[in-house]
Amino acid sequence: MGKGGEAPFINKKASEAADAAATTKKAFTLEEVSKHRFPHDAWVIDNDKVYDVSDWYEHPGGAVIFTHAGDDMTDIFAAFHAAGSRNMMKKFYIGDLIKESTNKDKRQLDFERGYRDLRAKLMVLGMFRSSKAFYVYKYLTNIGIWALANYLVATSDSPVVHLISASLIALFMQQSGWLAHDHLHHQVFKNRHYGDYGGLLWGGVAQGYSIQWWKNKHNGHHAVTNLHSSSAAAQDGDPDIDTMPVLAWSLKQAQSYRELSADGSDSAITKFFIGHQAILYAPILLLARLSWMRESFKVAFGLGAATENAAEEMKRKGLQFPIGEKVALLLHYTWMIALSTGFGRFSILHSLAYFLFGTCACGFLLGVVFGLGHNGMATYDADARPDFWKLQVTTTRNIIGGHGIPQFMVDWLCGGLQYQVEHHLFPTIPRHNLPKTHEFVHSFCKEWGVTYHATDLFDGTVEVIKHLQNVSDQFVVDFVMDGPTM
Ligand code: HEM
Repeated sequence: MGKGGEAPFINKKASEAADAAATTKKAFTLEEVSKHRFPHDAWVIDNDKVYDVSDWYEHPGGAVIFTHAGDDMTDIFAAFHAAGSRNMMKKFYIGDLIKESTNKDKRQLDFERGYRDLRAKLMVLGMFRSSKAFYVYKYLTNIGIWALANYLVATSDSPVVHLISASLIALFMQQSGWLAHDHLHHQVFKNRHYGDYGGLLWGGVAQGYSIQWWKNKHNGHHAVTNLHSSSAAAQDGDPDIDTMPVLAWSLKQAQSYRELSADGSDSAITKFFIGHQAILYAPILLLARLSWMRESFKVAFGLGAATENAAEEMKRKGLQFPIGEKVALLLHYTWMIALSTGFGRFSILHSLAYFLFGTCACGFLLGVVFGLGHNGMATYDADARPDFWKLQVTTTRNIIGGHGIPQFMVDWLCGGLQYQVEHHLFPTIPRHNLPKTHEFVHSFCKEWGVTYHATDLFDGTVEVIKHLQNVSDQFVVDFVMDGPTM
């Protein structure tokens, strides 16, 4: 067993408990299963079988497993895992689900069978196989951008040329982000170790991100897209919309910090940020990469983790690549400092300006694409999430060419995430196969009456900002009405 492939070891307590339960096999209702929704008491359902994964922080995919505690994981399991992972499940098996207890009608059962059949069809059609030529082309063009940016700084003393170089660095890091994304979703290589090494190169060295930090956050986002946690203790919310107190994606979320104050009121910070979030959105995106760098550094050097669950996972099983993560970040910062200082020639102010321009522009370019993917689309309470297909399609927006921006530019800029819907349904399909996959997904949604949304970069951004304004307006009206009477 090895890193990134199979589990290094199984949690003894959970495994023993599961073994004991398996000898007295039982049948459970959905209601019974749903009571086991916490990391220390976590049951999951796969294809009508029930598994006890309580406390299994050693799961190779990490604490993301607990996003589905007390729930059906059939489709998210299929979305994330290599075929062999299923063999490991039997150790956790404790009984069967009483199918009737789910109260699903025939149409729902046919719908679920339909999208599972579609997945099998896409496999047969070879959609999950990557084109190595495509990735060689992406590697080479990205290295070309990197080389040009370095060359410009090394050979010119013109501030205008340095600005062009910093813009190229922003593009290089943004494109590296998409390459890391492809590798860490195991789109490029069947062998998951190679995917992880690709992630260390493009995510760690080129981008300055910790791949463990990224996996925790991003896989969690895929598992529970646009869901608000059901409670502070449950681990069933989307980390990507956990943006309070600076941005809120629903009125409920805007008000969620009230429980943190003794008198249930909104803090001045919350009032300021949420009250002005439509205007603050762009400046916040500019700063996003600084926050991601900080979180990555903390994870790679054992200085903290983003969530309680991630911290517990770190304590129990440590980093997947304890040396690789550190070496990758050290290489990134050594190169970034050398370049930003003009290889020793720039003044401190000039160096800072170069670094901040590249960093902020990269964060903005990544953040705009993330925002377009999901922000302003449906959000759900974790307790009331729909089935996997409807959750992914209704919370997600595709981007197409328009307003003078041609499709090929959208494709290049968004790195595959212009087909965000298809990517969320099938995260291991390589990006070059997503246009074909889109045809199948779109007609399946049409057949079953599932709303499918695609818009261009301009209209999509307007939608996101209007949504923020809408939440902001509701929030302001609400706190003015709830405020102290004079
Ligand atoms: C009994 C239940 C489960 C078992 C036995 C299991 C087992 C495994 C194994 C063996 C791997 C490593 C090989 C591979 O990548 O396919 C893995 C990885 C992974 N699992 Fe699970 N898993 C379970 C449930 C889940 C659930 C419910 C989720 C998500 C909600 C999940 C998310 C992931 C992810 C994202 C990875 C890939 C991590 C990476 O790329 O390093 N797993 N799991």
